[in-house]
Amino acid sequence: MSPPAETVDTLIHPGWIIPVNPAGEVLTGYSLAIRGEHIAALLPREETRHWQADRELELPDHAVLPGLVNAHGHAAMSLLRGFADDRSLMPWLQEDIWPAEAAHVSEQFVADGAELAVAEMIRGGTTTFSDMYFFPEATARVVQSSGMRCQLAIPIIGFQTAWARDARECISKGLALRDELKHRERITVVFGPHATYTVPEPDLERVATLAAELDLPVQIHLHETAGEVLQAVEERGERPIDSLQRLGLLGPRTQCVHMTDLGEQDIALLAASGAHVIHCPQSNMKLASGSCPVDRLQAAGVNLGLGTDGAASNNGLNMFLEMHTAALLAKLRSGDATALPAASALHMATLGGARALGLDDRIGSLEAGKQADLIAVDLGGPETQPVYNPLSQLVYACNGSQVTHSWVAGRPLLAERQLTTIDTRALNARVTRWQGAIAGHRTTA
Ligand SMILES: CSC[C@H]1O[C@@H](n2cnc3c(O)ncnc32)[C@H](O)[C@@H]1O
Ligand SMILES: [Zn+2]
Repeated sequence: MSPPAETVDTLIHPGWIIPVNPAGEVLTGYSLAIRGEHIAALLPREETRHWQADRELELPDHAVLPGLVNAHGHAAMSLLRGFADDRSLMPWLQEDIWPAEAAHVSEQFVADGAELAVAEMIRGGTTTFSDMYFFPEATARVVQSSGMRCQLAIPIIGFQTAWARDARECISKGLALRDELKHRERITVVFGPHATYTVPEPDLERVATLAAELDLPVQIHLHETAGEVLQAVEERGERPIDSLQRLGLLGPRTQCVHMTDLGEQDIALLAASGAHVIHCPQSNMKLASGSCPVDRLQAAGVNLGLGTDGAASNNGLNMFLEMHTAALLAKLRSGDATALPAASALHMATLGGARALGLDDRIGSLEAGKQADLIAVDLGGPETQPVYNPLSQLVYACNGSQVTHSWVAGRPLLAERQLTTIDTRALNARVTRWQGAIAGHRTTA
């Protein structure tokens, strides 16, 4: 007797399924079923013979894997891509970026910049991103309309911006937004104090108290450069990570972004605290900030996610290139070709990132019952043939253009390489207007 027929929305029959599970399996001859928002099953293809599906996709040259998690960025800064290149962090921020933000950032800038970023991210296989930027309410609307999943880190910074007078107002506006968005399934709101050098200590203390009370994650730029660490030691007599620890801001809800300048004591403290590290190798390399010792962090048991940072310092939001860079940089830095193999780079870009954002019960791996956030990647082209090992192709040979399909919560956001929720013609016209305004302002300034 045949098993009872199941009814699902979509059945996908790919060449490979890479679930990103602890066993590190690569499944061949398997199918994946989506019902509603969830993954209904991963099962041998022959067992789907009697299943009913509204849609069936035959993808024999494709790998299906969890959607990528871009665990740190500033989406609207895509409008500043290529605005100021080839500078190191502090001159870049102080002389180029902060003045440009003071002149141009508005709710509409963020709406258009975030939509540009989301279009790029979906095309490149990202299904969840973390964002730390002004006017997060505008980014939330883009997330809502595009169907993406997002961690919104409320931007908290100690100087006046177009969005808020000071860090205190950032916190109160952020909490109001959190209240407004509390029923949104695909958006989580967390605290995003910019850095220990830009947020006054009393405001960091308030973030620590509120984060503990509300059980909210905190994402912060930390130890981005050796200069940041040196300045903290000179001015406050302690390293930034020690300030977080003293203020009660270092724990399993903390997401430390960058972490390039780390001694053994810093690594031991991180590991003991349960804090997560978000590695942003391309931004670190472009700004000559330093590099994160991912192999030592892994050895110490620290969970790692991967992020692009903003397109103004990357200059893209491409998680395939970020995985590629992370894997190569780890080898160069350590002098050990076995550092960060392809499976580890993919883990950082999926389950590691999801865990850092506190979302690993819902996303980050392909398991029945989890949200159906997944992508299909075509490995049939000349640049990814032959396929001895699909993980190798994904990390060392793909450049993101091989992504053909993407689903978030079961909804297709990319089908046959076409965006389903974003009108790129209209968007491009708005982006061109911003380019004119920003470039015009700069030449007349
Ligand atoms: C408080 S909103 C975010 C704030 O961060 C700035 N920013 C962008 N990239 C970086 C980076 O690599 N390190 C530190 N700060 C960065 C961005 O321009 C906004 O002002
Ligand atoms: Zn950043």
